[in-house]
Amino acid sequence: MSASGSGSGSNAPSGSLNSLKKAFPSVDLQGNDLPPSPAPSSPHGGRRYNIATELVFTEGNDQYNASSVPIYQSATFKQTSGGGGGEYDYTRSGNPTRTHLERHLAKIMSAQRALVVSSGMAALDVITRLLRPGDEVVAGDDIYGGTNRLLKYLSDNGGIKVHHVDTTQPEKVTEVLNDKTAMVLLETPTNPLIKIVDIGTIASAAHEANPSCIVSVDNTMMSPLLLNPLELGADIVYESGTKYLSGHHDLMAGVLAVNDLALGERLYFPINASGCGLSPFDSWLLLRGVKTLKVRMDQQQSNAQRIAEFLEGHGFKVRYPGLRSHPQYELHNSMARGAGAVLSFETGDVNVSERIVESAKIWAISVSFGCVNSLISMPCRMSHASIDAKTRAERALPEDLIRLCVGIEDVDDLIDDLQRALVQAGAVNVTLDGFQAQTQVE
Ligand SMILES: Cc1ncc(COP(=O)(O)O)c(C=O)c1O
Ligand SMILES: N[C@@H](CCSC[C@H](N)C(=O)O)C(=O)O
Repeated sequence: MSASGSGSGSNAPSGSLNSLKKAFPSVDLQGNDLPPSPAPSSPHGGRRYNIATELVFTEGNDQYNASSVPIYQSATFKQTSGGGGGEYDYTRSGNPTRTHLERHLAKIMSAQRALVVSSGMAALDVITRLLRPGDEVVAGDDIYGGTNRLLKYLSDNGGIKVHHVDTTQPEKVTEVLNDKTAMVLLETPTNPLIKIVDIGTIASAAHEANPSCIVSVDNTMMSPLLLNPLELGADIVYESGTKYLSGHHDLMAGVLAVNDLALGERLYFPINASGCGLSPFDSWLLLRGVKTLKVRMDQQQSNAQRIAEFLEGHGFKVRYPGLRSHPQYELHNSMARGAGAVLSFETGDVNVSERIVESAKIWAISVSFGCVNSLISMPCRMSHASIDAKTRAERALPEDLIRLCVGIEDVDDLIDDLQRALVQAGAVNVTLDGFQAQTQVE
């Protein structure tokens, strides 16, 4: 990465310790020998350390050796000649802060190339630009509402046939695969029913049915810390950087990653052509956020496990892959390194669910997940409201479903607040021994 037209390094007084270190990088500022520094990163960064280290370890080469990567808040870059010649020319096409983030993410996602765009939906939009009229797409029947909306738009207006099937059963996917299947879109765990999808089995079947079929996995619910779909046979992994990667709900972002560099170029084209690349400031914010991914996720996950056990212990049917009762517990753990921090449960009564959501105090009534704050929501009325009621019913999405997105707060406070909300909403019978779910859901 270079800062064009900045007269790099020219302000360092000649003969200073800094210029000595620049001239002889193997000596420290006192002139002592240093151990050889690690080889420079490969284009995709190539992982050298454990993930907790890699998340915070970034290598920049700005002229002042800034510890925090500079925000190159510039639309244009001066060129070295009338014929161009600069590494960057225009931020829609490329920006040093964005490049730094992309290289960092490629390393963390074990990918040859990562690209960052303005939202998770923009990432999916970029992927769907690979499709042509007449193509067929296979997607799940439990997926994020926005994904469903974009696929419906393509099906209604773009000449694309979309098959929504139960992707937890690979044979249901195989039934609709054919030589027109240009793309399979998977989400695991699914949002909001937390179902698990066997990425490897489906990717093999899709590639067998059509070798040029592109298998894309939405990894938003897991993040690269917990799951690497590219290692399981996916061609593209994408996720909403708005969630775990940034972690503070202070930005919108989307990330795409591939191992096939030619495919990476095909994805870069619409980003440059349409201008949905992530802004320099949001790139910087995302780079800052991702450094704490492991500490946040560790705390969120351990809180989520306690909360899932608390609810299950009181008779609720809880959907969380950290619970042994999850029907796909084994499958999830064969693919992933953790259960994440999103869980959902039913109460049996939509009004009771509404009262619980409205009685909680620490749990903010909000869409989204992966943030340091805990959130509570009713998917059918919020994140999945764009799926019409008839389709929701056909896909057995329960109207009373409550989704909890667990943050990093003190878990006892979270449980106390939830318990109070359950009692206040009349969702539980309070007994001398504790309390029990009022409505048992099978
Ligand atoms: C699973 C999943 N994928 C993609 C998205 C889209 O991300 P964004 O909101 O950043 O566009 C979301 C949420 O919005 C989501 O829950
Ligand atoms: N009004 C928004 C809803 C965004 S939902 C965000 C997130 N993916 C979640 O699951 O909570 C929309 O219509 O997209």
